[in-house]
Amino acid sequence: MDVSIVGSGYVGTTIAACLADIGHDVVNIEIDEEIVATINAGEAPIHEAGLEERIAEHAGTSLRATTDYDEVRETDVTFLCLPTPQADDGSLDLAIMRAGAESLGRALAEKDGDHLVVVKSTVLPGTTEEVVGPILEDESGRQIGDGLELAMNPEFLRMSTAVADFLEPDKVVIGASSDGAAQTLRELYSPILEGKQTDLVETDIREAELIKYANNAFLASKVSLVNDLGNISKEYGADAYEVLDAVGLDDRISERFMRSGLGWGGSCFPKDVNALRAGAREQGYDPELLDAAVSVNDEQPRRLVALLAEHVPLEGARIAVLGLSFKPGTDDVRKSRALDVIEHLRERGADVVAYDPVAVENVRPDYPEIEYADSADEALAGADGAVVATDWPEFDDLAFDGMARRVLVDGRRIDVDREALEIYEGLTW
Ligand SMILES: NC(=O)C1=CN([C@@H]2O[C@H](COP(=O)(O)OP(=O)(O)OC[C@H]3O[C@@H](n4cnc5c(N)ncnc54)[C@H](O)[C@@H]3O)[C@@H](O)[C@H]2O)C=CC1
Ligand SMILES: O=C(O)[C@H]1O[C@H](OP(=O)(O)OP(=O)(O)OC[C@H]2O[C@@H](n3ccc(=O)[nH]c3=O)[C@H](O)[C@@H]2O)[C@H](O)[C@@H](O)[C@@H]1O
Repeated sequence: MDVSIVGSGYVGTTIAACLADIGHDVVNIEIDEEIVATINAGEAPIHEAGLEERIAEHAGTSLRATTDYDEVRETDVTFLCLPTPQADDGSLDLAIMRAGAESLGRALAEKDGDHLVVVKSTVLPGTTEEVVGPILEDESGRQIGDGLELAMNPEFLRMSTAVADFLEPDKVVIGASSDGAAQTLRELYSPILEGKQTDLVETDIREAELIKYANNAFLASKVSLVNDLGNISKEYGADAYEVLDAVGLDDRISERFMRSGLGWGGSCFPKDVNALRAGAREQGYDPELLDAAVSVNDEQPRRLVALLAEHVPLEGARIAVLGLSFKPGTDDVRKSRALDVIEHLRERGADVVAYDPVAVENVRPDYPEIEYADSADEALAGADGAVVATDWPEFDDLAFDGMARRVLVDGRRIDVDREALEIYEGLTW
């Protein structure tokens, strides 16, 4: 099938390379010329396991990139993989989606033959049919159901395992405006669906949109509940990991997403939970549980720093922050809990020295005043205390000999040699 993908960030690039890999002809439409050039040179604009080799294999044959929206006319289906960021008030900002839909609609005005537009971005219920659809109709001069079809196909991939998640998903969700649109997507995904443990969910567009938010809201709230229970465990002097590992053996609960600690960050959970809260309020419903999930999450970095302060007077102290990315395996620092930890440490007068194996350069511009180390050993040298903010595997081998005081407060339950420390405190154990 000939496929165009508008937006070539984490989602657009990953799915373009993977769709080329399963036999489709794919073109990425992207406004950033550097990303376009990178893909056309056979290289990956983002770091994801398995991506570079797929782009290298297909670039120039079944995968290419361009800034020219007119190329969508050579394709049967277009995926919109544009950002849907959070506005200042927490609500969903659709400005980029609107702009992309306008450009796409204008290009489609000149197309011969039918076209299917699929919203892949995370959008609140109603957005596909009430915002994207009408823009496409206005700009293309076509009507949905007459030369133009609409679908919503949310994406569940995780950063750092994006390729594997896309090619072997738990589920594919298709919300479509017609049977024909659903059939096109079933065909497109058939190599992924056939003979695998993947559930296909076919539903209406509104449900497809909400499934994505419900999924992320559930996972984020699960981690917040785990953290609430973790904080209670700590108060009782119990080890939350022993408690929750046992709880996870109940298959109604599951052992996944049970790691308590510093909480959730990243480019999606925070903005998606906030968009759903704002959307619910607009509909007249008070989402109290989601509000609580956010406040538990907001408190964890402050709790970590308070725990450290029980052992180290922070004013003027040199404190090593180990890990800056929002989770291991990525250099993404958007809404990383590590940044909140740095803020709290600085508020209390500590001198921060930070280390991360890959994410330092993404933090430095916003925090030019803190010190950065080239290794964990260098960060720990002379430190009066340290905190673990991201569970990078290399932190399991930390050595503490160079520290002025061997005090470590662990926000991520790394597998560290606790005997080598004067004081080891876990946030929830
Ligand atoms: N990053 C992730 O792990 C996941 C993201 N999502 C959702 O997918 C959507 C996209 O997210 P990401 O890929 O992370 O965003 P991103 O920010 O990494 O990439 C978006 C790309 O769109 C480009 N762009 C912006 N305006 C454009 C326009 N008018 N025309 C063409 N290209 C344009 C940008 O230059 C950028 O390269 C969001 O709704 C997000 O919530 C869903 C599942 C996973
Ligand atoms: O909508 C999205 O963009 C994506 O958001 C998350 O994926 P991602 O943000 O890449 O990362 P996760 O692995 O889910 O981790 C999110 C945060 O939760 C934290 N977390 C996760 C699991 C856990 O047990 N404990 C915990 O604190 C992580 O440290 C991280 O800060 C979802 O897992 C994906 O399914 C979804 O597609």
